[in-house]
Amino acid sequence: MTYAVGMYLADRLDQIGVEHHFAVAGDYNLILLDQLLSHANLKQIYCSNELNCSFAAEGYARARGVAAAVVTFGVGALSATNGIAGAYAENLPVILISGAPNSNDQGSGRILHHTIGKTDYNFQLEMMRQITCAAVEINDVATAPEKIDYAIRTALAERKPAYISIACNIADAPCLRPGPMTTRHPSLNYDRSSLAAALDATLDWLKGREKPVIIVGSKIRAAQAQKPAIALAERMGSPVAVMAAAKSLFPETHPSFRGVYWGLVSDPGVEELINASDAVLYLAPVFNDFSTVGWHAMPHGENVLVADPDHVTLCQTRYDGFSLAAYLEALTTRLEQRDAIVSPAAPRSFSPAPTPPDAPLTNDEMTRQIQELMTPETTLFAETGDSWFNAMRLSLPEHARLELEMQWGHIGWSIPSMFGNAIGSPGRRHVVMVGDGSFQLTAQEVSQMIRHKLPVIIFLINNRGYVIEIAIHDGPYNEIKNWDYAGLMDVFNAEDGHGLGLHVKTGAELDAAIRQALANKEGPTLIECALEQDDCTKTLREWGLQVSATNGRRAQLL
Ligand SMILES: C/C(NCc1cnc(C)nc1N)=C(/S)[C@H](O)COP(=O)(O)OP(=O)(O)O
Ligand SMILES: [Mg+2]
Repeated sequence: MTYAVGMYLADRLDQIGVEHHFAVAGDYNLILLDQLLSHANLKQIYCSNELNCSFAAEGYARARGVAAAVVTFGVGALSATNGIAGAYAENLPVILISGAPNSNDQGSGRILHHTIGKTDYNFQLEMMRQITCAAVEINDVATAPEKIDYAIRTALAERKPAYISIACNIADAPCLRPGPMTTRHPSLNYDRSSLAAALDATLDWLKGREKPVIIVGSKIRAAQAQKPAIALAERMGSPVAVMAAAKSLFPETHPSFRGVYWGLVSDPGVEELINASDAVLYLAPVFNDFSTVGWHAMPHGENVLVADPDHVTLCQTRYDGFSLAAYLEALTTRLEQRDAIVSPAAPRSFSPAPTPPDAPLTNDEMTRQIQELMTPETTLFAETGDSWFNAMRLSLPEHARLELEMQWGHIGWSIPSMFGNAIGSPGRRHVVMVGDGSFQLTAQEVSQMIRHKLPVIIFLINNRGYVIEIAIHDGPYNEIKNWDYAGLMDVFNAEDGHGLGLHVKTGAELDAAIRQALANKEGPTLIECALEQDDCTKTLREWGLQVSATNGRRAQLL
């Protein structure tokens, strides 16, 4: 087989550790898919649609650090844009690869299928430029290697998605071979004078401040600075809180850990701890309207230092040109060891007594039983909805992972993203909390979990509608058609599947269902938990009121 452009791409994916890529076939990408299939180290995983394909790749990137999705032109790629925009929002390097029209058609004035019916096919590239850090179109062999390398290296460096389209007649055209490529995060050639100034300013700022506290944000993972953050906390002896989207990105078993800081819906004692501090160090935060509870939990003033992935802001000065990891490591080295500041550990806010076994299932009882599933090997996905707030109530053992999509917040993300994550992290226990409304957007990917015999445990929370939206602003639009969610498993199984669907209405039924789920190693188990619509967390209600008020601000009349 001639060494072709498709093989060059395959070698690059192999070199950066993308063992599995996700795909949906289309006539523009079939030759390319053959090229990728011919690579001994690459495995091709098929999805039900391109939206789910892009989310599966996003979930794989959460497990492996980088991922790839292969789709067809127009109808495929545009469906994938939601998962790619989500990967951008969540700082995940996903390489979206689209088959494309024959290069001879470019500029031909011809109208092609899967386009919007204009003779200019650029609409796709223009759209992808808005949601990726690098977007390239390959219509010739000569520039193929440099474009592929540019897109991949930029995605790895910026921890953002990239886009590559390859004309269908170029994928198998002869091409030169690549040299080596590593996924090492190219450390910024940092600006030593800027870093030194940032360190001096920080040490000066810390002088005389008795109650420093560290708040870890969700970009700490993309910044690859989780270990330096732990080392700094230990050197400073200061208490540590995490922002909601960063839960599990700082070990909750660490003696410095105090809980989730989420404004008025923080863990008990945490908001008071932050408000009493005279030195708040935010590490890799994301401040948006949801994470600041309608801009109320928004840091400001001289007591706040914000260290972002590539710059530090302190006392009205911005220091940039170095990585967060470099800054934290250097700061830890320069600081004197401080004794651990003893502050009351946040009392575990959530430890309800078990409900009577035959009582109607409650949200608290369901969450209490899910807590018992949390082990160091557990990866829990919490979908947008009251699942966010239930997840915040859990105590996570060290190495347990909680995956959230709190910036993009696309309901339905959790099922396909979990599918990709489970493909990328075999050997872990995969658990999803997903609401009935979200599930209806991407349910098909449960059938791929069945196809690959993935023992994912799915808690399908059937509270009859969009409860988070009801908490923000109710109306008929929050009601949805009920499904027999557990019954879907028979549909998805067809003649050869081992998926298990269980309906539970009491604590005892849930307990039995979880035992069955743990025993089902041949496929996913969907446990449909029936809850009353008004049985949601108190924190969701409080948060919803604030978000509603923020959304409802009157227009500033000029
Ligand atoms: C409709 C919407 N958000 C708006 C929305 C609409 N469309 C997309 C793609 N993403 C979104 N976040 C949301 S959060 C629903 O309450 C989710 O309902 P469900 O999954 O059932 O969870 P809860 O009942 O716990 O809220
Ligand atoms: Mg619901």
